[in-house]
Amino acid sequence: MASAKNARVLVVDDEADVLFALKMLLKTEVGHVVTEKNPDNLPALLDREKFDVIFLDMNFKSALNTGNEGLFWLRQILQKDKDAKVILITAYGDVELAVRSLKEGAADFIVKPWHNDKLLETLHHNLQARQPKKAGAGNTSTHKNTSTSILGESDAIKEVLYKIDKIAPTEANVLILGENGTGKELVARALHEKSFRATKPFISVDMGALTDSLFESELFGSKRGAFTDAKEDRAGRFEAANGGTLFLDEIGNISPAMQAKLLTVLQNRQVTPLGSNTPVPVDIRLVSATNEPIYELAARNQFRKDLIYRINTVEITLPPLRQREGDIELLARHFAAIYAQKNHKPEPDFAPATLQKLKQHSWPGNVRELQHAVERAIILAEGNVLQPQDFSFSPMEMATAAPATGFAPDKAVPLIEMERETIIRTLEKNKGNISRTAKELGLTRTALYRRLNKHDI
Ligand SMILES: Nc1ncnc2c1ncn2[C@@H]1O[C@H](COP(=O)(O)OP(=O)(O)OP(=O)(O)O)[C@@H](O)[C@H]1O
Repeated sequence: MASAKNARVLVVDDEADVLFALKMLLKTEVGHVVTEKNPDNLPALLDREKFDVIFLDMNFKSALNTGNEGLFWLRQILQKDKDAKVILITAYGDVELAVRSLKEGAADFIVKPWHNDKLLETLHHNLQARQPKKAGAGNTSTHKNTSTSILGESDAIKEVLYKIDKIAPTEANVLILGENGTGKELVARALHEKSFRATKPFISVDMGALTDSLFESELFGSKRGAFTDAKEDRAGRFEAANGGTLFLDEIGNISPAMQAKLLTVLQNRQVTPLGSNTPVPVDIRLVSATNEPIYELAARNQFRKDLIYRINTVEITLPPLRQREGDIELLARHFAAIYAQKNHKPEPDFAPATLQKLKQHSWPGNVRELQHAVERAIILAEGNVLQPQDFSFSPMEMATAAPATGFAPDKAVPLIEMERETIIRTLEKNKGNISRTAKELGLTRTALYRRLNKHDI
């Protein structure tokens, strides 16, 4: 595997803001990040340097913003290095372009605006994938990598790993249940990578972010002229996933109208793009996930029971981290090793009182929250043994921890802390449910995700 520390990553985008944001983000993960604003400089750059992963914008602001320029540069890159891992950055709604690019050899794509966590997962996934292909190794090694990346010694996690091994090589539709940050996407990817569809696309859709008006065109595609902005035919996510796995995240959040449309497609195994009369057959393995209490919703007639039966041939439930006390230390040490290496620090130890504190915390953001808490502690800690005050979960603790970390408070800090604390409390109250938390805070889900990223929650 190209280890992240030694990895070389290139980002090509003509928007300075995007380049800056990606550079800041990627630098926390990989040793060498190069940014390039002008794609015309690519050939010379690629002659000089080799990159493990290349992030390439598909929508350069040329006279014709069709994405063709992105495809052109993708081909140029692959001509120079046929094994290059090119991850495309596409605008929301450009799924057809993304599919064309996958067919032309792109490794993956991310959609703007991206979630930092998801982008980094895509990066690591592609760094891992680079080596086995080159060495001509079969899928087995990829499988091993994935299952070992789901850590845990609790009975609950052992049961999950056992189920993944059993279910992955089947065609069963899988419903993954669990709170925010419990590892649902990780499990979905593991199911795909251990399946016979592993070499085909894994397409993930955040259903919670789809409005009723976008739903059909995004999932089923659209024909030219189907609506005002439909200037060309576009494939939807179902077609993009053809032959592979379609991961419908946050499925509990879709409206009754969307549920009915989804059910029809799953029954008929064909999609009819918006503005077309001709159905297109699709061959997908469906994996869905939700942090909603979907059976309660069904009992209240807010979620169709017949749709549940379609998607839940097998269920995997991920328990919240607070119920897996035995996994907390293991995960904390795992993340500590990763972030210490990334920040060029020796691997730290945990004071017994710190482990006690971590085990007592309720972890409303689950494994993702633990991951971020450990990262923050490593960056701020002074010694090589992580102390309880390196982990701050409440404003009072923040205030006492601040001087110890050498952090000089300024006027803006209390407000920021208050925002962070309010989000955490509302998340706790709503048991990690993003939609309900966003609603209570008067934010859209996307705005809440942005704040979760901003505050490392
Ligand atoms: N058992 C585990 N071992 C190692 N890492 C884990 C484990 N579970 C979760 N993680 C890590 O925690 C983070 C959150 O996981 P993931 O995105 O899969 O959660 P999720 O349940 O899909 O979250 P959401 O509901 O917010 O979409 C990721 O960085 C993932 O790699």
